[in-house]
Amino acid sequence: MSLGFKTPLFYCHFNTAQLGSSRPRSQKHRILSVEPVQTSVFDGYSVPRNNKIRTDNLGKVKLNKDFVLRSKSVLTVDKEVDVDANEGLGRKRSSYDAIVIGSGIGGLVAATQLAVKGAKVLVLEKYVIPGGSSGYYERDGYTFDVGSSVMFGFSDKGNLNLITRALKAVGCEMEVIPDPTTVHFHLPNDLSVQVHREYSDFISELAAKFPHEREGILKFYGECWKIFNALNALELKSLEEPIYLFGQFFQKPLECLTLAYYLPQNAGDIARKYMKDPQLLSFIDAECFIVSTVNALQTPMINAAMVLCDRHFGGINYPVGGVGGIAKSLSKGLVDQGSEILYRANVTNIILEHGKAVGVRLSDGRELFGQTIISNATRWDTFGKLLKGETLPKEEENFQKLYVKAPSFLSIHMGVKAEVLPPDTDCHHFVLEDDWARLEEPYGSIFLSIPTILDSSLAPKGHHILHIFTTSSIEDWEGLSTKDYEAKKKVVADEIISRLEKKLFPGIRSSIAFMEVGSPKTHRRYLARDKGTYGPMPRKIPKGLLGMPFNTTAVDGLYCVGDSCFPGQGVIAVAFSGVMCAHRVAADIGIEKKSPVLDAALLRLLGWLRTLA
Ligand SMILES: NC(=O)c1ccc[n+]([C@@H]2O[C@H](COP(=O)([O-])OP(=O)(O)OC[C@H]3O[C@@H](n4cnc5c(N)ncnc54)[C@H](O)[C@@H]3O)[C@@H](O)[C@H]2O)c1
Ligand SMILES: CC(C)=CCC/C(C)=C/C=C/C(C)=C/C=C/C(C)=C/C=C/C=C(C)/C=C/C=C(C)/C=C/C=C(\C)CCC=C(C)C
Repeated sequence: MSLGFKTPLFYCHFNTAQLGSSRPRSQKHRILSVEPVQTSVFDGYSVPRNNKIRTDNLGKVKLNKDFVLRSKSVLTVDKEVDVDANEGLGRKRSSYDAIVIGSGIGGLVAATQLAVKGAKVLVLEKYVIPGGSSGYYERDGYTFDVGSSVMFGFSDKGNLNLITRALKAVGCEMEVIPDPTTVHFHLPNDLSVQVHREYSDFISELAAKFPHEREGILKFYGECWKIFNALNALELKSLEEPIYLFGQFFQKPLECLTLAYYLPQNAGDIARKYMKDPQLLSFIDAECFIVSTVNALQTPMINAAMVLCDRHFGGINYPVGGVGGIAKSLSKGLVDQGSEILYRANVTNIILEHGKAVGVRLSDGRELFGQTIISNATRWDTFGKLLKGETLPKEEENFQKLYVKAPSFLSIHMGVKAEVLPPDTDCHHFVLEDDWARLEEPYGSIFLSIPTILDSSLAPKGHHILHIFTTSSIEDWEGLSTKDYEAKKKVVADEIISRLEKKLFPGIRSSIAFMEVGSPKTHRRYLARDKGTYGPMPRKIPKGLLGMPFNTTAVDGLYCVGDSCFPGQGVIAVAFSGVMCAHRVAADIGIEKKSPVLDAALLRLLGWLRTLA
């Protein structure tokens, strides 16, 4: 069927067979565009923004799903645009301004930020709910967080509360419960350190354990505050967008120079400037390890500063009802903005045309087209699987030279009788019993969160949730029969529980009411992450954040978002990556300011900077 209409002022003709996923044949179209303030998409068809049609009364012009202009008479045409269906094919058949592959926090933040700017976005999620590693699952009356329950960036203060801001952008707000202790460390030589919410309490506790290093401790964490304050002073947008970046340099030169100075530095080197005690330096390693899965010498200083200060500035706050609520709220917000999310939508290919990403193919054969494609899958998955058969771009080769996949996790989700936990038990624990050398080894350190300490509604009455996890590589779990695989999960989980029983909670084993063990294969299966990886980690000592790629890729129209983009792993980190990505994409599709000349210069500069990493 063909819908067409003519007014004395303009002509518009669409063939409905060309809508949605169907591919247009080569033929002439006349495409209308309206001012960006109205819409960037002609109900499913993206239009070149440089060919604007003026309207007398923008507010009244509406295009409905059937491409019928309700207020035809108020339109006046500047010029008609004649577009051949063979050139820029993807763009013309694009149903969306952006298609986002994956609904992790990175993908959802990119999608919602674009949607509030007026873009029409489609998120495709392989699983049945949103969130990826920040998702949830329910069993026997328990609501488990899939991954970490430690939420940075979730306060009502400053500029770095990126989770709060992302939710607010789409009109959502979540009730949170302040966590009085970010983490309780249980370390070799019976070193026990609680990271209190109050900075001065934390410093007093640490300095009491290392009185001879009091000054060094103050200097190291003081340097972290310098960076945090600089970050907190900036408006955070895409570092790949020159108008913004140069604008920030102009408005906040000191802060930007501070950040530029620390960009290539790592936390371990700075710690060593001020501290000598090997045990204290190992403590700093543990501080970094829990957020980067590597020691301090390999942890970018900007990232370390960000987390070591945010936990005291805005504090760690837990969302009532569980971490999964964040992704649920963002997805709802996305739909409220007129964009879409599709579950059980497994993207198997990114479709390229003349080297440009124009669409995606799903495992059920459907094809969907967008003006831009944003992948929230890891860069390894994006370039290794979704673009299989294409030559790996030089930029990605470099990324893979600098970064390897961090191991995955073995996770134990447990329900226990409440009385087994001593009163005043902290919510989050990190356990490394005897040997500092085991910090980064598989199964060496144990992470433990008990979110029901903060929100008892997550478990049946009289019970607590224990989420225990430890690093583990997929290679350990492959090639086993189902029986051996299940047996191995039991043996490894038993061992971890025994260690916790010995170190923290005597009697815990006999209080277990529910238990489920996930291996790296579980992470790979449910999160669609290559080898179930937790994210990228540097192959050797990195130059801080210098080598970390941003959101644009060597493939025109394809962007990456999530933890294999600057600044790396972490919910708040991927939220920032989402904000940056949305800004860059918005500039490229014409809903934010852009300067092609400056763009080219900045991209060259950033490319050159990365070669120094
Ligand atoms: N493991 C943890 O302890 C934990 C917990 C919470 C958050 N985090 C942080 O979250 C970060 C990851 O966040 P993120 O936003 O980068 O991504 P993510 O891995 O959390 O989410 C990616 C999403 O994309 C989907 N996906 C992947 N490939 C797909 C495909 N081909 N088709 C359709 N959907 C596909 C996955 O199903 C998943 O929902 C990690 O670095 C970590 O720091 C970790
Ligand atoms: C030239 C250029 C480019 C530039 C110039 C200069 C400048 C301006 C710069 C700027 C920069 C920026 C802005 C940056 C930013 C950054 C950021 C934001 C960052 C962030 C980060 C974050 C992170 C890393 C985070 C992380 C976290 C995590 C990982 C977490 C985790 C957790 C867990 C696991 C938990 C634990 C548990 C237990 C213990 C139980």
